[in-house]
Amino acid sequence: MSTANAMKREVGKAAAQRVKSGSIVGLGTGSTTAYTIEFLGERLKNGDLKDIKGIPTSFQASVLAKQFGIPLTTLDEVDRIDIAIDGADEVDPQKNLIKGGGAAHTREKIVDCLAEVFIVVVDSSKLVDKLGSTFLLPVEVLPMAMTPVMAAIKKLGGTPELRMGVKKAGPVITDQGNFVIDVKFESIDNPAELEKTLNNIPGVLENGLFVGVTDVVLVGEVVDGKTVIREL
Ligand SMILES: O=C[C@H](O)[C@H](O)[C@H](O)COP(=O)(O)O
Repeated sequence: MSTANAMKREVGKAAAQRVKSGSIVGLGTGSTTAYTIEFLGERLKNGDLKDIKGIPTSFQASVLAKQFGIPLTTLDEVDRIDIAIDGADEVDPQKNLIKGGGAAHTREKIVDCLAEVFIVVVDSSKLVDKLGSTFLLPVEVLPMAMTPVMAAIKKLGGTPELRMGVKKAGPVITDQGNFVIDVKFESIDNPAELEKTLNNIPGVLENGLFVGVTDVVLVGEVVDGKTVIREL
């Protein structure tokens, strides 16, 4: 296993350890939370954890949950989410995030914002001083509004590009049937304001800025050749 994967695995597992029996659990999307879902399944199987229900943030999370034996529910069936565990593409010192590298940020924001406790799991490469410095900002958009939304983003100083599929001709299609525009901003000085401004453009469903939502960040990193977990 690569060092990056080892960090993801350990941090994903550490977050899974924090889930208590009887909890409603938001299940994040991506390669790090895939390990969380796997370890939740293991804990259920060995009897260390009982009676949890998962709320998936994507088709991927839902498939993994079924594979690892985690019963699922929906937001129509529950009146709370006790804990959500999700990955991120960037984390700043205020625990604000950029998410959406897997085009799942719209559902993730719904689930993560509802959780009583929201835990972010990342490897140390995701830590940045300023959001937008290493990762483009994903914006989910209704396909028919793509052109005016791109024009509006340019007016805000961003450089938008339509996310294209890999092993698929044409654009990436989200779980909701929409497009993703990835935006380069020279500098994101006020993430809270930019999050609102982008969501105010007609045709935008949601953007990948998560501001003031995170409770805990667990970071997997390698120190003296060993993978360790630290909490921000
Ligand atoms: O849309 C995807 C999500 O926001 C992911 O949680 C994020 O991209 C991090 O994924 P990974 O753990 O694979 O780096």
